[in-house]
Amino acid sequence: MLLEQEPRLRELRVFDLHLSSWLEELKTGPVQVTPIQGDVTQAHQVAAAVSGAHVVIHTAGLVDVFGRASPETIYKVNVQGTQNVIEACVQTGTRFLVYTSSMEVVGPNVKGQPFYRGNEDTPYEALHKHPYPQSKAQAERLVLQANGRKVQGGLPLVTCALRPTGIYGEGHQIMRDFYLQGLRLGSRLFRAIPASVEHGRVYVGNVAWMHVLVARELEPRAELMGGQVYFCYDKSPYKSYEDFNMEFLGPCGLRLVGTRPLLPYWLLMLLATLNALLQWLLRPLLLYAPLLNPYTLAIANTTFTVSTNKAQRHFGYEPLFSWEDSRTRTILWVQGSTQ
Ligand SMILES: NC(=O)c1ccc[n+]([C@@H]2O[C@H](COP(=O)([O-])OP(=O)(O)OC[C@H]3O[C@@H](n4cnc5c(N)ncnc54)[C@H](O)[C@@H]3O)[C@@H](O)[C@H]2O)c1
Ligand SMILES: CC(C)[C@@H](O)CC[C@@H](C)[C@H]1CC[C@H]2[C@@H]3[C@H](O)C=C4C[C@@H](O)CC[C@]4(C)[C@H]3CC[C@]12C
Repeated sequence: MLLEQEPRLRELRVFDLHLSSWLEELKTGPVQVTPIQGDVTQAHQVAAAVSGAHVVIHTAGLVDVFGRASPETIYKVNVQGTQNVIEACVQTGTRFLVYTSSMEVVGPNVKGQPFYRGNEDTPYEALHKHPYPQSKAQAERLVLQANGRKVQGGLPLVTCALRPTGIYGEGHQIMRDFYLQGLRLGSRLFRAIPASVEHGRVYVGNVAWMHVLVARELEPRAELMGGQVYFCYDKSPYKSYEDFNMEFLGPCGLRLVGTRPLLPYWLLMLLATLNALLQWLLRPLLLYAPLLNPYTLAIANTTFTVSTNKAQRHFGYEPLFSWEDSRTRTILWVQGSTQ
């Protein structure tokens, strides 16, 4: 999207632990595209990649709520890695840093309190026990605290954090997993979450667009935007996690069985807890990491939606993709993802 939407772009460096093969296809245009294979936990690699950059968009992260990685690894990547990016900007003189934070920095919290169509200023007790939201909250704090630090050359660092809600769209592996699970169950999925639980979702293209806009506007609007957080939002409808997924899985031939959860919450929590116990017991032998665990069940069962226009007010954000377009693109991706 940077290549399509940023006319002043001269070089795009992509620093990642795992470089995707499609990056090679981006090299055909006038802008220099420089893939750099590296680890954000290695400060020297980050500094080398950042050196000379005008803006850094730091979106690398270990997104794990399924117990695949240890809490230490999650911390190392998400917190230490972010600290490395900040120090690299300071040491090499890069003045503008955009960080991909997350709704989970706010909630749902450990008390399962709903966050109903809240905004960046809504009071909410952001208490977390899980390593992932804890790491995102710590990383976001580091980024915002770094705003105003003097970088090499004596000018101030300007930072900003974006908080996407549940991202959907092309490349959403969880959506693909649900689709494959439904196919295995005779083109059916069974409702586990009440339809009344609203979950915020945002299309990946609009998340990317907000990042491009912030990267562009952070310099001219440094006074206003520096040290700020912005929820990523668009016109995606407020629905339960499962009903929202059915917007895409329905047209792909699946149906959601049940107008209310087929199993009571206590039984689902028992099954989730058994999954967590099994994961612990099997860990020395193999990785067992199902979607259902006590944390994911609690998150799925807690309303968390945003209603805000701060990004529009501060830097003129309007979604680049309509709901209809986002939906069509996601359906096409799901349909193509199993071929
Ligand atoms: N998926 C969501 O619903 C969602 C919602 C809100 C925020 N986010 C945030 O968006 C960002 C991108 O997440 P995603 O959902 O696209 O997940 P993803 O796993 O697709 O992307 C994460 C990227 O980070 C890279 N990475 C991981 N460890 C690294 C390391 N040690 N060094 C360098 N690169 C490393 C991965 O290779 C991958 O390309 C993350 O910071 C995540 O916390 C995601
Ligand atoms: C097994 C059922 C109970 C099923 O409905 C569980 C769904 C569960 C896997 C997802 C429900 C909510 C998702 C999270 C939410 O969209 C926001 C997130 C923040 C982001 O930073 C990372 C991803 C995630 C934690 C996302 C993960 C999957 C869910 C927990």
